[in-house]
Amino acid sequence: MTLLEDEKDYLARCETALRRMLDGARLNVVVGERVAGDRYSAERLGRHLKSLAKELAEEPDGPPFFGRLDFGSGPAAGDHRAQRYYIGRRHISGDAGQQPMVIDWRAPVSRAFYRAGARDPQGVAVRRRFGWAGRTLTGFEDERLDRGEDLGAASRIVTAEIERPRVGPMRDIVATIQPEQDELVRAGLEDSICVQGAPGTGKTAVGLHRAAYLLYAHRQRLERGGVLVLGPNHAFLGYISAVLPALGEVDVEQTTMERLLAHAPIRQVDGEAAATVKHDARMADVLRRALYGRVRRPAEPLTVPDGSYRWRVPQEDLRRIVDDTRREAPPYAVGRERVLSRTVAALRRQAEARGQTTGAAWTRKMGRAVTPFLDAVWPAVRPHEVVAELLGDPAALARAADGTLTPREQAAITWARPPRTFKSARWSTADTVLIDEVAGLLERPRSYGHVIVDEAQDLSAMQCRAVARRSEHGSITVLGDLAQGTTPWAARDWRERLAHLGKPEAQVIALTTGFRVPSDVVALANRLLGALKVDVPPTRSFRTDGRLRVEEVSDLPHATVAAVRDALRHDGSIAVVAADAAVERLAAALWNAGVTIAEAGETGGGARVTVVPATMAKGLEYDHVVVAEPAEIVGAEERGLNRLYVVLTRAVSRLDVLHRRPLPPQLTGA
Ligand SMILES: Nc1ncnc2c1ncn2[C@@H]1O[C@H](COP(=O)(O)OP(=O)(O)OP(=O)(O)O)[C@@H](O)[C@H]1O
Repeated sequence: MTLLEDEKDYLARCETALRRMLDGARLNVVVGERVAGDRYSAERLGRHLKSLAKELAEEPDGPPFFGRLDFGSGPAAGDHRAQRYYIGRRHISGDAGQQPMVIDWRAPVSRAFYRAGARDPQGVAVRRRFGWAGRTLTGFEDERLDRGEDLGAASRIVTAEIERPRVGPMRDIVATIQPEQDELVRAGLEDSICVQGAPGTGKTAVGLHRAAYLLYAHRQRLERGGVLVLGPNHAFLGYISAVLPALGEVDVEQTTMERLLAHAPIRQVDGEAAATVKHDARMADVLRRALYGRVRRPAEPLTVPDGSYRWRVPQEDLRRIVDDTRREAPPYAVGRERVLSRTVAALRRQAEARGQTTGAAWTRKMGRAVTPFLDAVWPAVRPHEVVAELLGDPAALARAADGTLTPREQAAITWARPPRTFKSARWSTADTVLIDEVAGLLERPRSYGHVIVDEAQDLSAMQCRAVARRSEHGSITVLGDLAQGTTPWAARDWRERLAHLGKPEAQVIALTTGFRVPSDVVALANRLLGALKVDVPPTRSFRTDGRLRVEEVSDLPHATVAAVRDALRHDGSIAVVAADAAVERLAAALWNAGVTIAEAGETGGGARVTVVPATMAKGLEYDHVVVAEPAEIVGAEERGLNRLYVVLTRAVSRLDVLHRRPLPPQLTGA
């Protein structure tokens, strides 16, 4: 047998073993349901086995392994001396008593597959990478690390994988994770990290693989808290949705900021002035003052009738109770409970001194009797109520905001026509962030074990605080690029943003090798960097392929149709990206020319062409991108140049830039 035949033989054995695992898991579900002693354990066992069977059944059609490690026989190999391991997306068991057929890429021994090199072979003699066409094994490539051979970027298999045309949703990168990416993927659960990376350096990929890695390495701890992935919009979530299931992780919560903070339906859009104030960190102080402005110092003693007695708590004692509780600074709702129980305790001491029995019924009765006092000094409130009062009543806002917001800023967020009650308020997206802040003052929200935030440069200080509340007892991975900031409050500096995220100590690490965008396209986009006023390290592209075409045209819709027709001759996905206002016109032109168009973020369905509004392009990538009228994209918003930078960096293989108006001078260097 040739070496390749040997490997094919091993592949066939892996496939048999995988089928056996799946059958076993299915059988266990049936048996497990019958054998468990009681209903509780039947349910627990059943759930566990079902999720195992589900995971295996959802196993995508990917090949069972992508790499092999042959350890040497020297001392550097440690416990792995002279061992051979196949590395794949998931573990495949061997026969009873035998070592696994395939080791999970996240297992400790797999680390050497990603990190070993000629300079530091880590005990590995040979690293083998396999090439696949679907599930068919087509070849392999060896690096004899023990003889100083290390292909690095020259690996044919790695290069082919990175340059492969893109179709459909994002795919995993387990077979080709680069050493500097692996370091981030495998950072400890306690470590909060911030990855600053230029477009296409693999930030999103790293974040998703990190989620999968942490769930593997710290399954028990994370099962309690859970892992949350926050992305910028719905289309982006659709785009990344397949990665974690492909890695065997089906239980990670993936959502957007808007959905996480869906405290009310959004029925209003703020002007930029109002939104900017509402998203400012100073609003946290304003809201705190508005909430605690409701707490009053008791102004008189409390008298409570109890049968033939009347208990009396002196004003000073009541003040002490309220003052102590404020000093202890518990969440507001807990504070209210504390004032209640301390007041009832003061009554109890008097009752017991008179020989009364004070059981549960007595405590409830006293609780009811004390409620009017409690409502006066520490009233129950709903977060919506606090925010509505603040935005609807200039006097209330002034009380809470004087000295913090200028009169002009106060005016900017005051509702012109306040609703009759907070229930009929028309809330904006920024308002839900304020409501969340107040909700967080009332009660601490659930804290996740780990939170991954993508496109974090766009989060406002107040949104960062919402993330901080949800990761108070956990760690975070922050992914972003200061150069791609497009919101009015986008970060210009990571330190300040990390402080709002509650992790000021997080390490900021830069990724500087781009895997998406070909070098010519990177060079074009990089011309904008100087004008973006952020300090980010320059990037180099891993890719030497690709094509860039910049063309002045007289009829934009016509030229767009022609460019798309041309692009359709190649494989891969195609996007026309234009200023939001131009999208409909260009989509109509394509439609009239008989081109089938898919929804942005839609996967499957067969249509390869999407028309993407510039404001929705962030985080996405397409094999071929046609950018229509850069000047219009730049002119459409305050941070239009940053937007253009995002738009120009979506292309994997080919970029067409079509313009009728002159190109922005920052792009031509004129
Ligand atoms: N090690 C790798 N091997 C193969 N492909 C990779 C690797 N790293 C990144 N890629 C690919 O490069 C592309 C860009 O990655 P990703 O979207 O994660 O970058 P990003 O830094 O989040 O980009 P952006 O800032 O533009 O959103 C993706 O197609 C990803 O699969």
